[in-house]
Amino acid sequence: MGTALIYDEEMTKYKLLWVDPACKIEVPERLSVSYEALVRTGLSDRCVAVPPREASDAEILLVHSEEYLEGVKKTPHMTLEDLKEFTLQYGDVYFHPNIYHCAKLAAGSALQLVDSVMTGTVRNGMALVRPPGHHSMRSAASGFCVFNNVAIAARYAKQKHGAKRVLIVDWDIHHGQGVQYCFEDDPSVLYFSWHRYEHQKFWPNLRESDYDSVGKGSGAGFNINVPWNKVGMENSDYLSAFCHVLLPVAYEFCPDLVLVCAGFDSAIGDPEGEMCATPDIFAHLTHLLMNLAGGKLCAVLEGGYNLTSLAQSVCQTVQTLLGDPLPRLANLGSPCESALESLQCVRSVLRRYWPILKHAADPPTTDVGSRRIKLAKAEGEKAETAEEERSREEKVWPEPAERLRPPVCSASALPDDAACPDGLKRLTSSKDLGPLLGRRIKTEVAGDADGVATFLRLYTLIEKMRTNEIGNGVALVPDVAAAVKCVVQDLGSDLVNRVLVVCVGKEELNYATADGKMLVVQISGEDKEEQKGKYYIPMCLKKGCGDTVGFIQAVLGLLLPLGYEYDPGLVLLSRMPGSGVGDCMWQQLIGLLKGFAKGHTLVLMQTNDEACMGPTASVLLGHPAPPLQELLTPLPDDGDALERMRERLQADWKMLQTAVSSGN
Ligand SMILES: CC(O)(O)NCCCCNCCCN
Ligand SMILES: [Zn+2]
Repeated sequence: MGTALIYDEEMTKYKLLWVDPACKIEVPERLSVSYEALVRTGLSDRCVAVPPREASDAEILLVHSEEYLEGVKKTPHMTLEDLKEFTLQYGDVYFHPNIYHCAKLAAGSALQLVDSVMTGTVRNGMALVRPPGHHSMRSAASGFCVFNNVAIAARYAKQKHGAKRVLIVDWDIHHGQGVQYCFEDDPSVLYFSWHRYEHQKFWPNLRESDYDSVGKGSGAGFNINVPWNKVGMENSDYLSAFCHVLLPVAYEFCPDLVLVCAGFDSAIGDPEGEMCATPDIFAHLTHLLMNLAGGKLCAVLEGGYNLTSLAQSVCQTVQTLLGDPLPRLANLGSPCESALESLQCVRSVLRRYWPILKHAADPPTTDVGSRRIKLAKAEGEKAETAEEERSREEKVWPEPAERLRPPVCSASALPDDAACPDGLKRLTSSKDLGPLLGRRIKTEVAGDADGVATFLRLYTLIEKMRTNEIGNGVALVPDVAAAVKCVVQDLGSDLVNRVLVVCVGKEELNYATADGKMLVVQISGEDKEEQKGKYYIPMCLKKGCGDTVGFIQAVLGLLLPLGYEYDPGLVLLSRMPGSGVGDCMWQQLIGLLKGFAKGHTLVLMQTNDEACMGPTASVLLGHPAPPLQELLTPLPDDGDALERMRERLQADWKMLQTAVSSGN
């Protein structure tokens, strides 16, 4: 199934007709440069072009009031003076004779996207629209927004397609207060937003944009605000918010559909956000959402005002929706203290609503609330003077790296008598081996003939991943532990400079991996507290790997952050016999691990584990992992163990932090 792309140049045909410093950044070129970048890179040709349509009155009235709609309907016939007059009643927005038409197309585009995804015509998609939507409220325009495109889409998905639970992820750098107001008492729509806040000093300067607005009534717990109280947030801050706040809750919520308020003013270079996250971060943010809701994801453009980073970020997002390998995130920093303070605050207010966060730390002792400015004297940020604007240094960042699809997406190395699942390219040792291999066989490792054959197959797979001839692969071997040992001790380290080894199930993995060439993470039911060390991390689940809640907690809260910080060149995932891990959880794990090492994942399974070959191959080939069933309440001790583990490890691994360092 493909990726839908919705765009029409009609939505570029309105602009600011008078002087208003607050609105001058919202220009038609935002849309055209985004689309042109998709055309130039060949990405638009790979998408399914879906035409926009005008949202009907009834659809607009799913969110907005009749009087508001009636008012907006009059704008096409207004004189310039009337338009100015009409605009004055709202904040930071402008009207134009053609904006009502474009606003209907923007909302209708979101609905077309929802139809395409919910009917299975496409797997996912992106709508390039303007005017944006997430600030507009039931009876008010705001922040360049006229109709709330994503809020209308969420209501529409429930009403027309019977969606039970809709997740809205708003990565725009502004708080989508319009979305929050729309769903704050609705437990069927989970709204997550991060936004520049600076203790209420940043637009829209709302008290209710802070982390303690968690929703109301039966909606309590279903509204998540992550305020950024400083500018300059980086990739590590964004990934920490996903791993330690959004994803655990999203997996527990188990949505039928994911809608993204895809604003790119959260990228480096944007005059509004003033953040430092690079455009390739959106490849990962998109990827991390694509294993939810069976991959049903609709991204709708919101903000983004630096035309260079906007275009690059749009391309990164669409390329991930298309299933291309993800870029490695170079030198990820550690989350800054301000971000950690925000994460700690929001996790502490959410833990009472979401068992998966039950063990989150108490709020920081420093009273964050006291730093919120007294609203009385705040008139929002002052209009920036021309020289102040020029003086703000021009940000530069590297062009995002190419993300080349390897000629072979997925390969298999199997014993001759094992069946090869459709779509996998079968490697046979004989014809595929390079001459250099002859010198490399170390028979004492490979042992008997069978071992030699396994050795040859694995080496071939890894070699072809290294040269990007192959994306990922799966090998069935007679003895998984021996195979892991052989790869780890003889192949992985000198072929690839960092190998992330993920072992599911119990097995003695006694490699001294002090040199950092390898990071071994083992998830099992065995308690191995004694074996400590920065590069060998045993995660013990009391109820074993069959405990999906404990497992997903370990994956999201430990494995993902570790993986991002380690940034491996290869991921080796082994499924020990008798691990007990469920198929869905196993598929989710593969789906998530594909985000590392440009997708070079090598899965090792025991020959008699053939039954798991199908589900494994499906995810390796790019199909979304099926959703985990609604998560049961995690065992209290597993959560505790996880927190204790995180405490112990975060000295070495900064991405595991979820709170300000206790010293503060
Ligand atoms: C869709 C959106 O979230 O990007 N709209 C942002 C509205 C910003 C209003 N304030 C502008 C002040 C100019 N310095
Ligand atoms: Zn924005």
